[in-house]
Amino acid sequence: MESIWFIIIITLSFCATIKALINLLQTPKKLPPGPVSIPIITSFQWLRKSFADLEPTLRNLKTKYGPIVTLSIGHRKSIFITTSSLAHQALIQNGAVFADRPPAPATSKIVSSNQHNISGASYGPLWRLLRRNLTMQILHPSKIKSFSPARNWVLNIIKENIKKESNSGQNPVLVVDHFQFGMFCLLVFMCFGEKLDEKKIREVESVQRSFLLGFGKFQILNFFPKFTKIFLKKRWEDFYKMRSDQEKVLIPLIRSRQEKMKKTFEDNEKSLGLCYVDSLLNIELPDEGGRKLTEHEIVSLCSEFLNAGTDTTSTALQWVMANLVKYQEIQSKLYDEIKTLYSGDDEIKEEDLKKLPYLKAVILEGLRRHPPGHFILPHAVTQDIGLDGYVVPKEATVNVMIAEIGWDSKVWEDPMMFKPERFLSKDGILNEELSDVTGNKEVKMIPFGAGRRMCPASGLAMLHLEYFVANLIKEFKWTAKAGDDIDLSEKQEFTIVMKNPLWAHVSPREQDLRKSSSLVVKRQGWPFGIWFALTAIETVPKRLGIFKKWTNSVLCAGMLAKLVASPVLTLEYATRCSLSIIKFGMARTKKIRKMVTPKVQPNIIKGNTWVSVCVSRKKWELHSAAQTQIVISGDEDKAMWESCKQALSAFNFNDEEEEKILGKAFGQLHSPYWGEERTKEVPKLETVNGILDYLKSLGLADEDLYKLLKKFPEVLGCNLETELKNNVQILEKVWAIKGKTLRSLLLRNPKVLGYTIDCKGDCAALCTRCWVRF
Ligand code: HEM
Repeated sequence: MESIWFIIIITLSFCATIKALINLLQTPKKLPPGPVSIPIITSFQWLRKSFADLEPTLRNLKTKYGPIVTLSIGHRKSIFITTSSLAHQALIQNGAVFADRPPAPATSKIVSSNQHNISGASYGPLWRLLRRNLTMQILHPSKIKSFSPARNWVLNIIKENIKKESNSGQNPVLVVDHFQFGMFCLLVFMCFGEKLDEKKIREVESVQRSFLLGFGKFQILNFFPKFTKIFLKKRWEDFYKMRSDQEKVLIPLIRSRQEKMKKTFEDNEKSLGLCYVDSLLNIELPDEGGRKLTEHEIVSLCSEFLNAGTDTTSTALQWVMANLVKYQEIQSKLYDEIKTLYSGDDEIKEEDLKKLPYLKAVILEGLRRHPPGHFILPHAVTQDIGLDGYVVPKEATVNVMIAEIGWDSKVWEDPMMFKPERFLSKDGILNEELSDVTGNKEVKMIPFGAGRRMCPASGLAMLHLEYFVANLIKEFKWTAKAGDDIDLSEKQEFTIVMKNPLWAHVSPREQDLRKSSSLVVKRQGWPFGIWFALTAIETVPKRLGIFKKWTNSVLCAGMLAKLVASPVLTLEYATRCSLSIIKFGMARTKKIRKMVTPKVQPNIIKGNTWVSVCVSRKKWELHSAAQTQIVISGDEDKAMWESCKQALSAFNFNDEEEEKILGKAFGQLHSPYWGEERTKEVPKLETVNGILDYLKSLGLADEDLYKLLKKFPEVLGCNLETELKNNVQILEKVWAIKGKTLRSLLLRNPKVLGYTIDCKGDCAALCTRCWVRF
């Protein structure tokens, strides 16, 4: 057996040497420098190493050869970019050229259904379609918000499981298991739309994790697969079994969802909330005759979604918590910040996270110091291109060293220290420049990659990290096991994980909070007691939504009573405060009176004024007349407005719907689509008709237009030439979406007509309607 291997390797080495010599004579390309390699043998040696093993070698090679290095790994040249400025030149300045992926090796081809997933697809129409589907259907801010109850559900699961295992802080907890399971609960829900029971989730976790952990073991199969299929038959069988186990678990979930959708549609029931599988079932592939995705392809895409979203986040969570356990002063500082938001609610709400700059700094520092991936996924270039005086050839693989960039001592002071303060100014404000992880303007740290292939879910991942860390620190005090110094050594699995996973004592803080309140009462005596009681009397009915009509009087009475009870009261202070409170009360009452008696004008759509009373003054002003009522003055304008409504009546809208569509399209009514940018306008009939005619020319019937305008009324306010026609042209020419496929895309996602769809990703996310930022 050994002699057969010897003959094979010698023969292959001989052929490869001849080929390399011919290549050398034919192509005078100046590749980035690197160590001399012996064909086959060096490739084979590198191939057996994981990227984590390569990292120290690459650091040495960087000192010897400079910031860009070539290695011969497998059949292809692998070029490694090690500095932030070269990463910026490649991924941002030459983003389109560097956005391709290399051909998938044999095992990845099977796992990705022949590169029919987002991370594996070549830079082209299929990638765009799949990536856009994920970003629009799941990662759009409005969709992310709709999963907020699921995040709360998962938070409670993690908290309960930790409490159970720790026995109120008595026993140490193996933290990462809980994070992993929690992230699986969440991502499985987002993927299949169901809160599965623990057994089922564990099953999904098990097949997915054996995939992640086993993947390295199967790398060797990609080295001349025709030979490994003969000589490493058993390993190939294990690999196929792993894939079929995965399909056995995931396909029933996909089918069950499909059934449910069908039943909901047939029974005309309220639609189920959208999940990733629903969006995949709707996809049609224009380049492949408009066919739907196969079940195998859907498995690959779901698997990518689950793996990308669980392991990365739970790894990052573990690193952050390990540092908070190791550096107790940072944990205390973070807890002090979180306490400022404590209102007795069960959780720190997602919308409050932005009020916690130190939390954000802790998460960013975690991602800089311990990025879950030390390399971006392998890229390829679409054509030979120069970089730093060398040629990056089309047939090479390009890798960027994420960790090396985040640890660059020229950019970061004491780069190996965990110092969240580096992201904050002296007065505690987040430094915008340092905390920009997109790398668009300048690359400083890129835990999510950069440019066109940058992780599309960076926003979701940051939300998950901030939400879970904030709530877990609010709920528990985290300390090390006795005698444990928290070892921050690394180990490569799918991501770079803690070599010695974190064990921590996790004790509930509830008592702390209660203790600290009772302490104040004890120390300050009865006045504070009354103060607390009055606060409760004031807030509880408000929270429960009762006595709404009396909110104003209760509020003022409460404020006055609290003032009297205050132990730090002086006569002068009391007089001044009482006068302000009475003035405030009168102002509020006046304001309310004004609000409940709206001025009735022609064309006014009456808002729910009483609801407005109950929101804060600031909110009321924001959504005041300009946003909730249409005011058209002047006879000419009124006539024009009516004629535009007339144009819409052909599609069977009622009067109110017509008002709403025009109002939203032309800035008369508030629409999140425009943000703050749309100025009010009275449309011209020719403009409205021009757009309607154009939409009809795209093959949309009247019923289609009815649906489209309901979904995206703002289309009438877009510019026909620069937005609508331009976008349709891009869809047709660049992405080959035309005819029937274009029609179904427009019905499914009409906003495509208004988005900046050819944004090069270099707008630094300033454009409010650009989907590159999602
Ligand atoms: C802390 C969490 C995460 C980190 C650190 C992370 C990091 C990354 C990195 C470094 C890349 C490669 C970029 C490149 O090749 O240039 C990537 C790609 C990707 N990530 Fe994430 N990711 C995270 C969470 C997620 C989540 C939650 C999802 C989905 C739900 C996701 C989906 C993807 C996808 C689909 C790609 C491939 C993009 C493409 O090729 O166009 N990631 N991620």
